[in-house]
Amino acid sequence: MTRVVVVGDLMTDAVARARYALARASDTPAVVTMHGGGSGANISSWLAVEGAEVAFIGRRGADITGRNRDMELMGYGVDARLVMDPERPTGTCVVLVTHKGERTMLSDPGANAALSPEDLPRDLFTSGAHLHLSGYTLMNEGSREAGFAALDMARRSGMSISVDCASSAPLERTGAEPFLEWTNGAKLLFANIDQAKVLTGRDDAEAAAKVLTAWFPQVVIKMNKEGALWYSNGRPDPVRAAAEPVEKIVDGTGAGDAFCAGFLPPWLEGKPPAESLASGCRLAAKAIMHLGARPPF
Ligand SMILES: Nc1ncnc2c1ncn2[C@@H]1O[C@H](COP(=O)(O)OP(=O)(O)OP(=O)(O)O)[C@@H](O)[C@H]1O
Ligand SMILES: O=C(O)C(=O)C[C@H](O)[C@H](O)CO
Repeated sequence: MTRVVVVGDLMTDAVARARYALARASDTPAVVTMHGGGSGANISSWLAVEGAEVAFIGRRGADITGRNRDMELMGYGVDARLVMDPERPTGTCVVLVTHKGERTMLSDPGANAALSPEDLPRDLFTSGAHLHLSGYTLMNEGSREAGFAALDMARRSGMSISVDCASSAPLERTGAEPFLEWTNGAKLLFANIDQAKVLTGRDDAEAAAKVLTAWFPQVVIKMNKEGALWYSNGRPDPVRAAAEPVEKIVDGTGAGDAFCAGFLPPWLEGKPPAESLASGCRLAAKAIMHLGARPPF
């Protein structure tokens, strides 16, 4: 089994569910719950519960929430390599979920913004392992050098590399060109429709995927309730998978992270893309059906 090394963000998500539209929400009691979050840590947790061998490299505050997040990752079976930051708190994300399931996220990166090249344990970057880099690390100026170092060490060790765009707003600020240059050498890109549009200017997922294969040999576009598609350079058509039917959407937070974690293990085993896509959609549906971005314990 290929060991997956994830470099990315670790957060505590404060998920606040309002029973009414946000304009009225302050007048009524909301349901507020705390969960493990952060795209990189979420992917690692879903991978571990799927039975993959996974190490997560990230940075946390020297605080109680950071300690809880660390223990939680270990509970999932993740080899958590967290560096403690004496000056910054553990990252926190306030997730507001309206009565219609729409989300607004306010995030304080905290210690994530200071992830540095020295935080990367060299022993994890070995030939035969796979690096999954959360775009979050590249998008944040403070942690960018750590992202570059991870990519560099992985390339030099001959590891395969996948990159997730993470979020469209910071990607827009960074600009498509730098992002595409930095991630040169990655074999697989994950983007949602908004991120694919930022990178290519195309609204259509298939058209965007075709443009993106000029940079990445393989591209996966996550298309929300439309499922996902995979495209590889030189193929006439993309492979598509429908989303799994979900009876009741409880909280969409982390659906994209769960999708990546479902996709990667069969992909690393060289299974056909249709199988990897179906596995991604299966885990994403599981994530949507409960509160929080991590697998239920
Ligand atoms: N309403 C839905 N019903 C069933 N599956 C869904 C639904 N919404 C999303 N999914 C699943 O979740 C996957 C990822 O969702 P999406 O395309 O929104 O990615 P994302 O924007 O990265 O996710 P996130 O909400 O975590 O940021 C989709 O490919 C699909 O399989
Ligand atoms: O739902 C999303 O868009 C996420 O990516 C989830 C976040 O990564 C995370 O849990 C927020 O801290």
